[in-house]
Amino acid sequence: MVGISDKCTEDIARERKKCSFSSTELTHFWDGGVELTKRRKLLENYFLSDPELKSSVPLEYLSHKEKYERSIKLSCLFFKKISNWLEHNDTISAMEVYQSVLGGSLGSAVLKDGFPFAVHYVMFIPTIIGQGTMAQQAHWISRAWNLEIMCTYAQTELGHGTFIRGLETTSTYDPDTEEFVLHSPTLTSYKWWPGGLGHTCNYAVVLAQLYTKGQCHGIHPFVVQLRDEETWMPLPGIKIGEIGCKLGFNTVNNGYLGFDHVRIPRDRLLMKNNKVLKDGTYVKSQNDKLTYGTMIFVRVIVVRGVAASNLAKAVTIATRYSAVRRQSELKPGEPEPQIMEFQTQQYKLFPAIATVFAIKSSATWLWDVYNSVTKDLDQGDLDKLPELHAMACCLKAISTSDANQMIETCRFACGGHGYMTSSNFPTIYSSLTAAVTYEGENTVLLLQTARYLVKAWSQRDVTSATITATLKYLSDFRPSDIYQPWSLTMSNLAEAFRLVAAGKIKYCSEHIDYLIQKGYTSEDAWNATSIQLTQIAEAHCRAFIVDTFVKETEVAVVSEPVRKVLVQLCELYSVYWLLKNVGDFLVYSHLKISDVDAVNERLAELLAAIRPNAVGIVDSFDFHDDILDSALGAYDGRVYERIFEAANKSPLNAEPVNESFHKYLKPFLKGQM
Ligand SMILES: CCCCCCCCCCCCCCCCCC(=O)SCCNC(=O)CCNC(=O)[C@H](O)C(C)(C)COP(=O)(O)OP(=O)(O)OC[C@H]1O[C@@H](n2cnc3c(N)ncnc32)[C@H](O)[C@@H]1OP(=O)(O)O
Ligand SMILES: Cc1cc2nc3c(=O)[nH]c(=O)nc-3n(C[C@H](O)[C@H](O)[C@H](O)COP(=O)(O)OP(=O)(O)OC[C@H]3O[C@@H](n4cnc5c(N)ncnc54)[C@H](O)[C@@H]3O)c2cc1C
Repeated sequence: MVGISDKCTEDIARERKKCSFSSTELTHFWDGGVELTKRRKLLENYFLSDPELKSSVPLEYLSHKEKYERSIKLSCLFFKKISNWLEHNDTISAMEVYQSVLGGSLGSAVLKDGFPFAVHYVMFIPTIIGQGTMAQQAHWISRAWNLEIMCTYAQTELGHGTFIRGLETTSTYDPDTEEFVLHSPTLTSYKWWPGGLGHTCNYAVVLAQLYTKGQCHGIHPFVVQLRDEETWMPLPGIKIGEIGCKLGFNTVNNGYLGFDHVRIPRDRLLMKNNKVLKDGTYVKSQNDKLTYGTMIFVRVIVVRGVAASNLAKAVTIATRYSAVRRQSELKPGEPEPQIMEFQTQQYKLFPAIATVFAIKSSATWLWDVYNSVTKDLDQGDLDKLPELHAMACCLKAISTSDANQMIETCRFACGGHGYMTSSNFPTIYSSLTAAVTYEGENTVLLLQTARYLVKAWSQRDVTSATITATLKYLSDFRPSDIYQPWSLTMSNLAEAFRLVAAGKIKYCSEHIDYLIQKGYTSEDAWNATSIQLTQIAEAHCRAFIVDTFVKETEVAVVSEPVRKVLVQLCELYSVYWLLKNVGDFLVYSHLKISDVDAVNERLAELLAAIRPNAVGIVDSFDFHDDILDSALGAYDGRVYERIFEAANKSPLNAEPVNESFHKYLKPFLKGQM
């Protein structure tokens, strides 16, 4: 074994030497500034140096019950430590700390399969902020923030997750006692999925159909106590449990919940937007979609906190591994090359690196818009809500579906070793792929964006004076633009993405009109066009991502070598997605068949240009080894030793002969069974 480690560490060290830019500078850009990098590292040191938060037996070797019990122990230690930090340090805001521990991957170093407390912070508290009156906020936020109670967000039911207007749980107002009566009338009305609901939480925001004076007013949020605060026993009428093993998130304690005529006081209805008065009179808010606010918040944070962050981890592992793994021959008789020398390998890795940066720049835009629209909503101004909803839907869908596919590609890029749990790909993949479904299934979200786009298309002339920035290209669109000459510049590429989006939106809208003229109902025409509708949402989103990435590379305050890397990644992102959808570009943009060869050549040039910097770029994500938790991706490149060490943690290797030999195998082989 002597020498393997040296060879690998030399390979990876050589990669770092040939880097043409400062990786540290790119880290500062990635974090949002030198100060933010310092703060992130401070938090990492604080948490990751604590031996209490480390586990000797890998999670995968525990039983389901042991996993849960360990997750509660570690969550308590971890969140206690967070509270201690917040008590003694005021340089880093609580929001930043929680973002870092829940979204910035730090938490995954402590509990890689997810926290049963996450929904308490990510959904319960934001729902109280968004839907509660001042008095309700004062009461519930202080109890939840001080961890006097542990809470979740119970919306999805066994029968319905997507179509939330179809939820069956009822909450019927009784004016005589000034209480709501919560009830689950069917098996399909049982709440199903909420994180931490199984055994961890004693309160939940429950979404239920509100009935008062004999009339249903649609779904509304109620704060409901589920368990006794001392004994933790379920309260009368509450049927509660855990939903069992899943592809991942097995430490999150997702649960089920049913109600048998459970009574709660009137003030448990969150009444910032809609109200029920003592006598049962219903007072409606300006917009009934304000109840959906928490979902927008989570979609916004998933883009960077889940999609970019998990893809960055996967591509760091695969790129570092590709720098130390040697296999096959490029030229007969020459030493085996690093697998990163193969162009096909570069094609697996570098578009994923580019996608991480692309998602990050759009996520920053989305977060800023979310904050600004939230302020407007507080002033009663709802004008920008539809744009925020449409962009949050398509960015959540595209970022998670790209990350989903690219994480798998990164795993494939590591060959057989990528299939080992010790590579950490199984956990990264299972954490990310859940996000394709939760917080709005991706197809459904794309159709929400499509609905907004088709509407915008029909209004583009009327509203061109006031049209929002993300839709301006629709009012600027001239079909004759597809006859412009083609050139391989960034501004031309961005224009091509806009032309494709506008051309496809026009086609879809006209197709729906055509079907309606043929006698289809508008709903049937919509369904018969829905494959293309999801594609227009994707095209709109890609055009937006390219535009945002281009702008970011122009305004970023960075040195020229770093800018050059960003520009290359931005161009690679654009060229990659153009070639993936080349048919659309030939039909809807000014790209001609005779231009395609040049685009393919540009792709090859970009892969070759990025190659010497690849390790340097993934180093800039600056993942602590404990966060990456991968035998293939650690900073020092000691891949083979780590794979070996991880294999020896298998409990099966603790004894030379397993007892099953004596019990079964031996009698079987001796014909005694
Ligand atoms: C503390 C910080 C820490 C940070 C750390 C970051 C780390 C992250 C860690 C992440 C851990 C995450 C754990 C999360 C676990 C998942 C939780 C869940 O899944 S929970 C469960 C999640 N479940 C889901 O996501 C369910 C998905 N389903 C849905 O959202 C809805 O059923 C629907 C939207 C599909 C349809 O609704 P429906 O009522 O049938 O509506 P129609 O179609 O008829 O459209 C009517 C009009 O409404 C409009 N509009 C619609 N929505 C909105 C909105 N939000 N707003 C505004 N408007 C909206 C629409 O545009 C249209 O307008 P117009 O054209 O008429 O003008
Ligand atoms: C790990 C995880 C954690 C979760 N945590 C929570 C939580 O904390 N709280 C909570 O309340 N929920 C939670 N959920 C539930 C989650 O939000 C739902 O699973 C999700 O919204 C999808 O709904 P569904 O399961 O009903 O899928 P379905 O809607 O049944 O989707 C099945 C298929 O039908 C298609 N489909 C459905 N409707 C349409 C349509 N209108 N047009 C076209 N196609 C359609 C979908 O595209 C999909 O292909 C969680 C889920 C997961 C996986």
